[in-house]
Amino acid sequence: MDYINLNYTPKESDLLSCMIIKGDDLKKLANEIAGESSIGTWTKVQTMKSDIYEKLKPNVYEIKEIGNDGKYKIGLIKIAYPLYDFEINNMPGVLAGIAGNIFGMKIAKGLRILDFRFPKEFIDEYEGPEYGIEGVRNTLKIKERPLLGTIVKPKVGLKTEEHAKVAYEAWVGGVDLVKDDENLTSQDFNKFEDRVYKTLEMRDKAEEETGERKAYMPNITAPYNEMIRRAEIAEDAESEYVMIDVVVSGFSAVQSFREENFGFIIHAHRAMHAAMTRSKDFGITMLTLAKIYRLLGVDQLHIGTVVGKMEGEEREVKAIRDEIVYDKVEADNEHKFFEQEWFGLNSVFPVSSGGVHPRLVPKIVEILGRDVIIQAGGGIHGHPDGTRAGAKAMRAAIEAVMEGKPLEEKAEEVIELKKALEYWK
Ligand SMILES: O=C(O)[C@@](O)(COP(=O)(O)O)[C@H](O)[C@H](O)COP(=O)(O)O
Ligand SMILES: [Mg+2]
Repeated sequence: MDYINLNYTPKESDLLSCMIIKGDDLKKLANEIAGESSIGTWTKVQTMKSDIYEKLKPNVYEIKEIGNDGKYKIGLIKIAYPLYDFEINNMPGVLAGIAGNIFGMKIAKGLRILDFRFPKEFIDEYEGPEYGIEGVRNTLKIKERPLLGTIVKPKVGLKTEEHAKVAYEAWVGGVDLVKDDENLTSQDFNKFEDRVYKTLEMRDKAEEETGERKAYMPNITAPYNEMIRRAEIAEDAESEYVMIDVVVSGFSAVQSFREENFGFIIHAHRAMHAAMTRSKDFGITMLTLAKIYRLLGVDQLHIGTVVGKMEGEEREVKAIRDEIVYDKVEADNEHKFFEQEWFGLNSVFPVSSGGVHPRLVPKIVEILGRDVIIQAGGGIHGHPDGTRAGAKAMRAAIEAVMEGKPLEEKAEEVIELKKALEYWK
């Protein structure tokens, strides 16, 4: 079957895919990828009818040889899929096709999905974020400044009361959002149900004492039915938020959970993403995953810090930010390979987390702007004077940026910041 059509002009309604591929024969490989990701297989089948082929065949409309690795050719290809191929509002089903078997084909010596372009008809089938940046800012009553978050540390091991106490210390020190770590679920030493009620009690206390809105993001990641049961507990405890490890929970669970319409702000942690996103030879870029999670309706998503402990360079992290924040995104043919319009779908609040401490705050805001949630775990609970001091130092760093003051100058006003700057050089 032939799917190569370099004269094809994609329709507004096509779903487009851009990949970087490696192989002996780029045209042959592109053709195999197009077939395997749609209606084809390794041999012609007698059961294929011409109308199926005509109606459902994708078009490989661009093949650009961009180099070689000394053994194989490297190419950039673009494929246009007719929407008729898909059960549009079934994300796991769609991905099983356009991002499924193709990674396992012997003929592919490299295959990385760089970007998808979702057409209006596709986007209209998805809920998208319920709150986004605006809704989260309204909920927390924070108009302009970056939001400050923390992850209770150590990741696991604290008993419920200890967990709630650490959360309280962070809130009264100036943190807005406290979250569970990605691997804290309902271990024997810190049961989910007790933790949610106790921590939200502390939230209420901190709100009273500080006069500021505070929020807790309990991690409901679990097998789906249990995830729902935990969401109901969080609802009963009057949590505004839930946190989900979206990659390990799967596209199906994330889509279904959003469609439950509990009314929570959904914080998406991306633990395991790098297993798919980091290799330059095989996988899917974080930008592509971020676009999928915007469609599925998470309100906050980890995208990287550039300056912290996790990989992700500046231009890539910025491109991801663009895709989840703006309504219209231009292509840059470096990380964003399609012009993408989101047709009014709510934004997703970018989360910058991982190895963050006060000295890194100005750079993070310089790179990502003020619409960012800056999160620090070690950078708060590792402060020499403890959690409350660590929170004060991070909050002061954010205020310094808002006041246009160098950190060192602000540190003269806030001793906790001074100590943090000395401690984390
Ligand atoms: O466990 C951690 O490492 C964190 O809690 C950060 O803690 P620290 O502040 O102590 O580093 C987050 O899970 C990472 O930020 C995830 O990475 P990413 O945001 O890149 O998905
Ligand atoms: Mg973590």
